[in-house]
Amino acid sequence: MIRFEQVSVTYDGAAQPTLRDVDLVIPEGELTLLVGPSGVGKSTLLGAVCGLVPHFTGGTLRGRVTVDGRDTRTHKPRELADVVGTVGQDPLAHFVTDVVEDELAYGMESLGLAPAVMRRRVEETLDLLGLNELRDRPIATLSGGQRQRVAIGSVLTPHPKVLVLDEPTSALDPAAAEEVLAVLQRLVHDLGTTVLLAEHRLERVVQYADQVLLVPSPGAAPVLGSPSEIMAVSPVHPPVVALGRLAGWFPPPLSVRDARRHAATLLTRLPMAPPPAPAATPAHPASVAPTARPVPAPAAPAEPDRPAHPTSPPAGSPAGSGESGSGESGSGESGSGESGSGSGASGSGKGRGGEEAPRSGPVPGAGLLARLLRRGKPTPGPETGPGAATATPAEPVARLSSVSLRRGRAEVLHGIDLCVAAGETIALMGRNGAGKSTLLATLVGTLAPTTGTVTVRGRTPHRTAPQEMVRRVGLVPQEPRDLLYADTVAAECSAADSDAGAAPGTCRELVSSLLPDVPDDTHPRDLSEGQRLALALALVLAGRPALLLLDEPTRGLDYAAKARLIEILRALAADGHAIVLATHDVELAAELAHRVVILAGGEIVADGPTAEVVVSSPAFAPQVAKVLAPAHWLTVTQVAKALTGAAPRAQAEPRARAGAAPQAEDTPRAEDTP
Ligand SMILES: Nc1ncnc2c1ncn2[C@@H]1O[C@H](COP(=O)(O)OP(=O)(O)OP(=O)(O)O)[C@@H](O)[C@H]1O
Ligand SMILES: Nc1ncnc2c1ncn2[C@@H]1O[C@H](COP(=O)(O)OP(=O)(O)OP(=O)(O)O)[C@@H](O)[C@H]1O
Repeated sequence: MIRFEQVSVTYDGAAQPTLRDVDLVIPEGELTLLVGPSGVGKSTLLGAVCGLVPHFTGGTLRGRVTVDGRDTRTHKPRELADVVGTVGQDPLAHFVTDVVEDELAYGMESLGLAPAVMRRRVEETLDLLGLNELRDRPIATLSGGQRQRVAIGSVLTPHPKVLVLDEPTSALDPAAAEEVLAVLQRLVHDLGTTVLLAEHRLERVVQYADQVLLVPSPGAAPVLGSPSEIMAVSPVHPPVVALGRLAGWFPPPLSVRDARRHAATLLTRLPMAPPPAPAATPAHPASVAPTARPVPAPAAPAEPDRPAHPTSPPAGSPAGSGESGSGESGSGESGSGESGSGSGASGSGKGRGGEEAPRSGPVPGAGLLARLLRRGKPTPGPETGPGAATATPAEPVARLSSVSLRRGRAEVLHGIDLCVAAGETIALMGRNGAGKSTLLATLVGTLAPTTGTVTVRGRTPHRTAPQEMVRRVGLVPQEPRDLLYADTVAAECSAADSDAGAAPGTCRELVSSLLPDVPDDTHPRDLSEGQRLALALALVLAGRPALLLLDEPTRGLDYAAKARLIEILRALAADGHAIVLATHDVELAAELAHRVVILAGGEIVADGPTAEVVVSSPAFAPQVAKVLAPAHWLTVTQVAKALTGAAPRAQAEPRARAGAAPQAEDTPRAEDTP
C-alpha cells in the first residue's frame, strides 16, 4: 500500500539528508508503529507518505513514494485526500471549520459522500471519540485533548484506505488514548485500513501494533519487524520492556499483562517496598489540600471570559493569547539521559501535615543548569521583592482558596483549594477537559477566578503587572509556540533575558544546556517540535520563577529527552522552586511528582503522595505499578536499584530533540469578578 523506493529527503539549507536512501514497504491492512528517538525524521517520513513533504515543507525529495499506486511527488496532498487521512502533531493546523460537527463532516463533504452516509458517520464518530456533548462547540473553546479527538475524528469519517498519524495520543488522557487505539485497531481489523502511526509513548501503543518500524538514528535505514523483535533491540522502549530486560525475561513483555506473568518471581527478589525516595521540601502545614470533594459553591452568573488588561499583551505573549508573566518563563528540558529515574513517590507524604521533609540533594549533571539559574539578579527575600526561588517554611509559594471559574456557560473549576509549597512537584492529572490548563491559567494570571482567591508569592496573578509576575511564576504552555514570537532563536533569547532582567546570554546558555545544537539563526518555526519545547522551557527558566508551571511538557519527547527534563525539574525542585505539571503522562508523574492531584469535572477528587494516589488507579498507574501491584513500586529505576544497587543505563539517545505541539490559550486575560 505504501512503498518507498530509494527515498532521500533534504530540507533546504540542511547539510545532510533527513531521510537517506529509504527502501521499504508498509504492509497493507496492518497497524504499523513508527518509533525512534526525537529528530530522526519520523515526521518527515510520515509527511512523505501524505505529500506534505516536500509540497508544504520545502526541501527536496529524491526517489519515489507511492500510496495505493499514486506517486506523492506528483500528487499534491489534496489529490491524495481520498486515500490518505493525516493527523499531524498540531491539531490546530489541521482544522478547516470552526465547529466540531462541521469539522467531522468536512472531509466527507469534499469527497462528495451522500448526506445520509455523512450523517451516520458523524454520529458514529461522535460516540466513538466521546465527542457528543461537544458537537456544537466552537473548536477554539476546546481543551487540548478535546481538539486532538476532533482532529482524529475528522480523518476517520471519510474511511480512507490509509491513516497517517503523528503522535495521535499525545494530548489524550490515558483512557481516551486507549479508546482511540481500540478504534484504530477496529478499522484495521474490520475495514482493512492501513495505519501508520508515530508515537513516543510506547507504553500506550506497542501492544496494538502489528509491525514496528524503527528509525534508530538520524539517516539510518529504517528496520521493520514484529513488535517483539524490534523491542528486543530498540533504543526507545516502554517501561515494561525495560523491566523485562532488567529481569532477564525473553522475549520482552509488550504489555502489562505479559509482564504480570513474570511478576511473582520478580517480587521474590525485591523487598516488600521500594526505599523511600527523596522527599519534597514542603514545610508548609497546609501544603496539601483536602482530599474530599469540596462543597460546591453557588453558581455565579454565566459570563464569558473578559479581557483584564485591554492594553497590549506582555512581551513574549502571542497576540491575542494574553499570557501574563509567561512570556519569558520556561523550564528546562535537559538533564541526564537516564531512562527511568525513580522518584519521589513514597516518602513524599512526609510533607503532609507539616512534617519537615529533607530536601533532595543536588542532582548530578544538573550543575550547569543550577549555575545558570542562579546567575541572574540576586534573589531578594520572599517578602521583599520579586523572584525568589526560596520560600519561608510558613508560606506556600501559591495558594488557591475556594476557586471557581466559569468559561462560557460552564463552570470549569469548582471550589478548588490547593497549596503549593517550595520544593514541591505536583502532577495535576485528570481527563481531557477536567480543568487542568484552566487551573494553570489562574496561577499565571491569564484567567481570573469567578469566585475565590489565587495568590502566588503574595500577589494576585491576574491583578499584577506581567513584569512583576515573571520572577514569581512562569508557564510553559501546551503549545510552546505560543511563547515564541521573534524571528530567530537568538532574538528570542535576548528578549527573554531583558524581560527577566537576567544577564545577557543567560537564556541562550540555557537552550544550549538543554539541546546543544540549536543554531542561533534558526527561525523558531523551523525547529522540530522538541527543539521548540526546549526553547520555550529556556525562555521561562530565564525568569527563574519561584513557581514553574508546565502544561503537558512531554508531548513529543522521546524517553531520553524526558529523562533529561526530569533531571532538570528535580534540580529546580531541589533548589526550592515549586513545580506544577499538568500531564497525562503517568510515567512522568511516577518519576517526578511528590504529589498527585486529580481533577474531575473541575473539582479535586484526589490529592496525596504519588504512590498512594496512582497505585490504586487503573487510569493513572504507571506500568511498573500495574505489574507489581499491590506493592508500591512505580518505576524501573526503583526496581533496578533494589536488584542491583544501581540505576539502569540510560536509553541510548542520539540527540535530544524533543517534540511538543503547541496549543494556544485562546482566552484573553480576564478581570476577576468581585
Ligand atoms: N520544514 C523543515 N525545514 C527544515 N528542517 C526541518 C523541517 N522539518 C523538520 N526539519 C528537520 O529535520 C529533522 C527531522 O525532523 P522530524 O520532525 O522529521 O523528526 P521526528 O523524528 O519526527 O522528531 P520528533 O520526534 O521530535 O517529532 C530535524 O532535525 C528537524 O529540525
Ligand atoms: N474559551 C472557552 N470557552 C468555553 N469553554 C472552555 C473554553 N476553554 C476551555 N473550555 C472548557 O473548559 C474545560 C476545561 O478545559 P481545560 O483546557 O482546562 O481542560 P484540561 O483538563 O487542561 O484538558 P486537556 O487534558 O484536554 O488539555 C473543558 O471542558 C473545555 O472545553
